[in-house]
Amino acid sequence: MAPHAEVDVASVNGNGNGHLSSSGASNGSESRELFTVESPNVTYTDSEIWSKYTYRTTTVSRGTNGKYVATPRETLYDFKVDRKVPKLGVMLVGWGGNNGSTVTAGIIANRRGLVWETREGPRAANYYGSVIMGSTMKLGTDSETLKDVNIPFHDVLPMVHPNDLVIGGWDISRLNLAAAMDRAAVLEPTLKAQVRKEMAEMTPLPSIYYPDFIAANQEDRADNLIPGSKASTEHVERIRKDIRDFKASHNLDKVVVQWTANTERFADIISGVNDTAENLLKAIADGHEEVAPSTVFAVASILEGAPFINGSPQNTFVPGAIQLAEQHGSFIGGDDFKSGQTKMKSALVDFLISAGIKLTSIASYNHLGNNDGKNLSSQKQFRSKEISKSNVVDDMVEANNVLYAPGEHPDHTVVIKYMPAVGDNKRALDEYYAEIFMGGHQTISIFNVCEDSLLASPLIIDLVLVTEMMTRIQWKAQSAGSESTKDFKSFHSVLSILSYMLKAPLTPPGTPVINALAKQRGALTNIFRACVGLEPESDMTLEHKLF
Ligand SMILES: NC(=O)c1ccc[n+]([C@@H]2O[C@H](COP(=O)([O-])OP(=O)(O)OC[C@H]3O[C@@H](n4cnc5c(N)ncnc54)[C@H](O)[C@@H]3O)[C@@H](O)[C@H]2O)c1
Ligand SMILES: O=P([O-])([O-])O[C@@H]1[C@@H](O)[C@H](O)[C@@H](O)[C@H](O)[C@@H]1O
Repeated sequence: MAPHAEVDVASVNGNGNGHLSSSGASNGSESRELFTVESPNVTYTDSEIWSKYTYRTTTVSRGTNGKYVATPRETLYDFKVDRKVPKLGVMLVGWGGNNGSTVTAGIIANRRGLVWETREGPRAANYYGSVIMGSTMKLGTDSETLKDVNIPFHDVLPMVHPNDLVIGGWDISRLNLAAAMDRAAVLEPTLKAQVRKEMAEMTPLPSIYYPDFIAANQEDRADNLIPGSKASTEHVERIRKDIRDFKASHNLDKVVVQWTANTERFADIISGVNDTAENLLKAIADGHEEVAPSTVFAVASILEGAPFINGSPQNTFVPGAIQLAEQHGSFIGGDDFKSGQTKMKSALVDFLISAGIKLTSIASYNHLGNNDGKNLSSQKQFRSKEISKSNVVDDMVEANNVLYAPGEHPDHTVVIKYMPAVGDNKRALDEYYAEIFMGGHQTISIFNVCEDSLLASPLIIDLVLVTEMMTRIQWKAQSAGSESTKDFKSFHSVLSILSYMLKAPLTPPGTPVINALAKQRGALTNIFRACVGLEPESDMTLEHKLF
């Protein structure tokens, strides 16, 4: 019998979206689950959800006549989800920055259900811009009306609620979070006034600072330092202790570490230094100058078993760091939050090319006036960002061999300028130029004001919630299509499922990078659906066509 989801209609308001937890502090373990799946493939116990999932793919080979031969394949997986929602801490590297201070204030405001006055009238705390907290997914079709039943994305699995997050972290600047919030100049004064007291009690831990990796113009804020200007085992052990102390002092079950500190220059990949886990640990012990602070934080987190996410574009995850994560079964993810201009690009390019329109050039300019922009005014740091902002179209171009010959791709230029006057309110100007039918052209010009930290903060939350959820999902393969696995295991250490929130998604070595926004969201949605035995979202709606 096809599984179907029973929806607790009482908790679903008129527009088909459910509200699980009150706007006040919610403890995920107390929130009622919005639905159960009634299926012979799904079993609920008090502590786990077990599901049997048939993963259907198509293998393509070349026939003797040169034609493709497409063969449907089925792989049966067992998924096991731990239903216990943990007490979760998040430690931000760069906590005193625009993103760090803004996301902290935002969570406090949501937890307390704050409302504040603005020129346009009162505004209430929300999680807009978070795919987990602000969007929905189709659960199924109402058994009577045949209308879609949509549920909040957050409710598809027992996830942590961001109101319950315990936040801490490090910064090379000693400012407390209230002063950092003022320095960031992102939030309304009427909101800042309501969270100031709580924010003033938060002070970033001292951090490591290796001047060569970020712009020299950052030096004047580096007054909260752990001694030492290059990598060392002592730095790794200090950060590991910070993580342990934070976890113990707040009685946490888990901690996720996330880099939202300045963009670093790329590190050279050097054989014998950072190409293997063993060499990387030795290079750190030897104080090798090519080991970046972000890589030291990644190594410390991996060794401490705390997932580490890189919200910036530098190559934190040198091959040795990836191998170390695999050896320790620790989760890592990155790179570079995909917040505004690039998010728009990954959707628009997908639309144009999948519509058969031949995009021939992309000009991406933006200027911004926050400290991130100040750091990016230095060429080496800009280069890191230029790479992450440029590669986002590669998969979509390569997937269309009708429009593009092998190796052919649109011209693509990325320009970033530092203009202090506009602060955090980045101005993004894009031009998309394309060839259309019979020699015609289409020119799309976009002017997009992105309040950078208000767009990035929800992504920081999503990255934490999804990463933590992944630590509670295990799988094993039952049948051909993938070598059978005897015991349950976690997903691969490199969490490519996070790609929707990231410009330059890190994937397990040898696997493809998907940048198309719709595909990224589909992967996230359908993997979570599979964990409760539900089929992938299908837009076929045959029930509305075949009758
Ligand atoms: N929309 C966005 O804001 C967005 C989008 C994508 C990526 N990013 C990236 O996120 C990062 C943070 O952005 P932001 O606007 O908050 O920048 P920011 O400059 O305001 O904050 C960065 C913070 O990191 C601190 N820092 C620098 N080096 C450190 C170290 N070694 N240890 C601890 N702290 C350190 C700085 O003192 C600063 O407080 C940047 O790398 C940026 O490129 C931001
Ligand atoms: O909006 P988006 O392209 O996703 O990302 C942003 C860039 O446009 C901006 O130049 C940079 O300073 C921010 O850190 C962020 O990377």
